[in-house]
Amino acid sequence: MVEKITYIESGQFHPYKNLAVEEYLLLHCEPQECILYLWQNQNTVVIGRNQNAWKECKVESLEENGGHLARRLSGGGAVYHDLGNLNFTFLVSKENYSIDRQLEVIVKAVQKLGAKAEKSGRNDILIDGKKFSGNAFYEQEQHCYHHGTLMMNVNKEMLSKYLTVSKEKLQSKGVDSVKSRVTNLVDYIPDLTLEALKKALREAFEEVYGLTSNECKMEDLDQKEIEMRTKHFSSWDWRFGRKIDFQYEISKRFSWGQMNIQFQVDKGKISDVNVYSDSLKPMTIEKLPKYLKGIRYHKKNICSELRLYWAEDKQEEEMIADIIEWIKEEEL
Ligand SMILES: Nc1ncnc2c1ncn2[C@@H]1O[C@H](COP(=O)(O)OC(=O)CCCC[C@@H]2CCSS2)[C@@H](O)[C@H]1O
Repeated sequence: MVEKITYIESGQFHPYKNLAVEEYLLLHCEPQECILYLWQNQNTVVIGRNQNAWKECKVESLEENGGHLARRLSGGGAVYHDLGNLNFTFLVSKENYSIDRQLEVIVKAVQKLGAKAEKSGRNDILIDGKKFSGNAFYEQEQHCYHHGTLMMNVNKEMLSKYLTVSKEKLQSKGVDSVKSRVTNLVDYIPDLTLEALKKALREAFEEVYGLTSNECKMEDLDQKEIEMRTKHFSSWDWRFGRKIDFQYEISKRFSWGQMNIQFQVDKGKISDVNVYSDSLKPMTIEKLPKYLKGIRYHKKNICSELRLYWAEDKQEEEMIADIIEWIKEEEL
């Protein structure tokens, strides 16, 4: 049970230091504690643990304009941050980790400000069917975090300037997909301020957990350790040189297109999946990782998981059947 809740804000906008503080809090969080950490990065693209920086982001253009490319510990896609974006992180032990409860805090905070947010099936939180918050998750032994963005008033021109749209997304949503998928909270709450959003989050945090929060200050943390972790997050090796070692890769050409799947396997389970295809039904392909993440890396398991795939039409059904037949033949 959560017995203690802690609130902490970062007062600076440096992505590497903010990520270092996040990792520090992850490792120093007490077993019965839940920490809510709020932070902002200036002009930064944050990529997922297993992404290729150059593939996801126009790094040169970003850096020419004084921006930063950062890599986080959690998986998932690339997002853009400026001071119109507020990040939240819930840090908690595995025992007390509840994505639903954590999301409830966000939904409640937005509700207090006068808008109606809803969780999506994926890792997004939506208003009016549009995403204003992207979420990602990380676990290290008994320590977990769930973090996400909150777009208050992000510069969407910059967002679409620096993020590269994948071929799959481009085909499904058109050229402007990066921009048109997202929305800012100010469009629904015109007088919204950063302070009001932080206040609503802290209040909702206390209400959902039924406890009063203690505030922790950045100065209370061990500066030496944070400095050491900051160095790591800002290093070239971590940001660009990280070997994205997907251990297993299979590919095949079907009548409906080329397909390539990469599996990352940890302790026998699929911890990450990348799927690429030039098929004209990219949504079918994009949904696959959701089915495969977390299951045992075994042909039988993969096939039975894929048989659960909820096909929306005949064509999708046939594609999935083709993929299952293919996996059956592969040497996995
Ligand atoms: N700031 C921000 N917030 C929400 N959505 C964004 C943002 N920037 C870009 N996008 C949109 O999300 C997709 C990528 O979605 P995708 O679902 O691929 O990835 C994510 O959402 C990852 C969220 C990571 C959150 C972390 C929290 C603290 S550090 S970063 C991109 O192409 C844009 O269309």
